Amino acid sequence: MSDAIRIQGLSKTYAAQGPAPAKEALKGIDLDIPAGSIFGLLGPNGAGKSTMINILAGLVNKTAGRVTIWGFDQDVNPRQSRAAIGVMPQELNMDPFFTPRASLEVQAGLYGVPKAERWTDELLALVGLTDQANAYARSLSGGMKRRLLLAKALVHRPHILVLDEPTAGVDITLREMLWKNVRRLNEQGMTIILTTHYLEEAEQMCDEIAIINHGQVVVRQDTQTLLSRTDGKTMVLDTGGPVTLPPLPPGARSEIRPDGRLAISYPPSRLRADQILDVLRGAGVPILDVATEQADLEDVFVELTRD
Ligand SMILES: Nc1ncnc2c1ncn2[C@@H]1O[C@H](COP(=O)(O)OP(=O)(O)OP(=O)(O)O)[C@@H](O)[C@H]1O
Repeated sequence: MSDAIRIQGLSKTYAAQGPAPAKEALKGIDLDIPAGSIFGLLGPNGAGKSTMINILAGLVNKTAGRVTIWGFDQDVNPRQSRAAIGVMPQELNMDPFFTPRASLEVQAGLYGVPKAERWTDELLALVGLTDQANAYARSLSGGMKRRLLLAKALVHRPHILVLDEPTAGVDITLREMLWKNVRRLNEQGMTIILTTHYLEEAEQMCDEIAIINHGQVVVRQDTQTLLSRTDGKTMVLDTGGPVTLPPLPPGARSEIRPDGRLAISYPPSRLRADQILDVLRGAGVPILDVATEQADLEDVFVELTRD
């Protein structure tokens, strides 16, 4: 198995509703997600990420295209393809009267997991809810509810785990705990697909990233290659106070940071740091300290999704 998911020519148009016109949310997406990877699906609001995840999860019907999950064509083998994937949704939708243990048992029942194959206690321990196993869901904190959603996504031991904005509005302790769990599951062979607004998180966690915009894949690359795409570096200088700048070499741009430091951005493929420093020194600009900043995923993202 090389691809956990294959998506070919996937389109989705939501029908017009009253005064709202029809909306083409996905416009012929082709995307392969390798088995065993942690794959980031990024895009601005409204790009079509949730639509795509909901189609993978079997919650939204596609308009056209082919989706193969763990080797099973969604249209030919809907049951097997659904069994291969677990989704941790964005919204905290849960029955307030179920305890975490009951929720997991009900979910396992929905997936037809036989009693002998259930791993409810292990799951509760995995997400740190052993002590709350028999508490009503309505008494759980927001963070505990999220952890329960993760456990629910795992009841049927899926090969692929989809996390839709798992850390939105989540505190740092829970975020770290979630990532520790996700990494461990990945090390055990689970393919992870993740959408997040925290680009730093995607940069740290994901082996490969696809960025979608307006229902199309604008780039799909391994994270390191993606990061090296942006030909941008920034030199940040402490000049000890306001200075008059000489004309900089072509390609370099200057800006004063709120802390008073001088930031000069430049394309390292065309300009070397010492060329800029020479110009500054030649004009008598004092340089008390220098730091350099590499472009990060945020820069790449902004560049690729700029309209
Ligand atoms: N049920 C629906 N009916 C009509 N239009 C919809 C529906 N769901 C989503 N859309 C539209 O489809 C487009 C893609 O939405 P989608 O929720 O997939 O984007 P997204 O990338 O997940 O955004 P976000 O990060 O804000 O969740 C948007 O323009 C949205 O308004």
